[in-house]
Amino acid sequence: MRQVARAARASERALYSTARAYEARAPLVVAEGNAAVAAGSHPAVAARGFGFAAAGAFATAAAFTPTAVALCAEGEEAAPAGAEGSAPSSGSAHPTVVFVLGGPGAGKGTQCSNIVNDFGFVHLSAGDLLRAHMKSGSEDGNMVAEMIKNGQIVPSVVTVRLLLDAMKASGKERFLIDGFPRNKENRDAWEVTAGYDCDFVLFFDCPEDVMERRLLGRGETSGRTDDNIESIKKRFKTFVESSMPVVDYYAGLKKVRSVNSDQSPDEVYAQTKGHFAAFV
Ligand SMILES: Nc1ncnc2c1ncn2[C@@H]1O[C@H](COP(=O)(O)OP(=O)(O)O)[C@@H](O)[C@H]1O
Ligand SMILES: Nc1ccn([C@H]2C[C@H](O)[C@@H](COP(=O)(O)OP(=O)(O)O)O2)c(=O)n1
Repeated sequence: MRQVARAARASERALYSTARAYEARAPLVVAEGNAAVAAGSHPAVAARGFGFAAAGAFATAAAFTPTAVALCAEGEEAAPAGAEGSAPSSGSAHPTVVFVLGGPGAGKGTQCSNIVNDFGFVHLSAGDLLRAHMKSGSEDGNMVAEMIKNGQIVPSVVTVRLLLDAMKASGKERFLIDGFPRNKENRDAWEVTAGYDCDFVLFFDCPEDVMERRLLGRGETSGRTDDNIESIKKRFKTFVESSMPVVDYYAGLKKVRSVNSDQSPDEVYAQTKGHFAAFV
């Protein structure tokens, strides 16, 4: 019970600090963020502005409070400094996080499956989580569906919470976070909310014509609303304009491990696994 109470207090502090951070950073994030959000091109986002994000964080924090308060009433001592944050139950300060980036169809998901099998990572695809969220009947499901079809990047407050919740639910300590961060707003929100950065970025480099061919092939069976030529063109544009700057940022920090994914899946994996030698 002591551990549960301590975890509850840590989570509560993390949620409140997230909400405070969003509140403090809202003007900055709106100014710098996703063009779709900043320009207010989606009515649901435009109507609520970034208040939508801050309100979401506060609502989650408020929802958590009764449990945390009840547990705190049991007279537990304060959790140690630095215990807050969203790390699952691990002995270390935070879990191992590898951001997996690359254009649409570069082969991120395909290679993540291999890494999961060989190196004991948990694969969390931001796109898969968003697709599940949009089908779950959630209040913002229609907004997410429309943005995905248009090749736009969903507001970070939605994506980061889905990722952190999935990490926590897994109870594991090594994560491949696939398709995230897709823009500066994603990256900023991760740092503010999770409180730590990735260990490194695994980047799959692939020419656009190859990716297009793969996506059209995938579209024959995927049932995805965005595996059609119109959405694919929009996704490529978003990738070049919003996602590549994130890769460049991490390259500046010497955190990018790059793989040429214009080869057969086996050849790509032969290169990929070299980047995980430390995790055997
Ligand atoms: N190296 C490869 N060569 C040929 N086809 C590939 C390769 N890697 C993946 N694919 C296929 O291309 C499509 C996109 O791959 P996927 O892993 O879903 O990409 P991403 O997650 O980057 O969008 C899928 O149909 C997949 O089977
Ligand atoms: N961080 C993310 C990741 C994906 N999305 C949305 C927008 C993307 O075009 C879709 C699909 O992403 P996903 O990673 O599943 O697919 P591709 O890499 O484009 O094949 O999801 C997002 O809004 N934010």
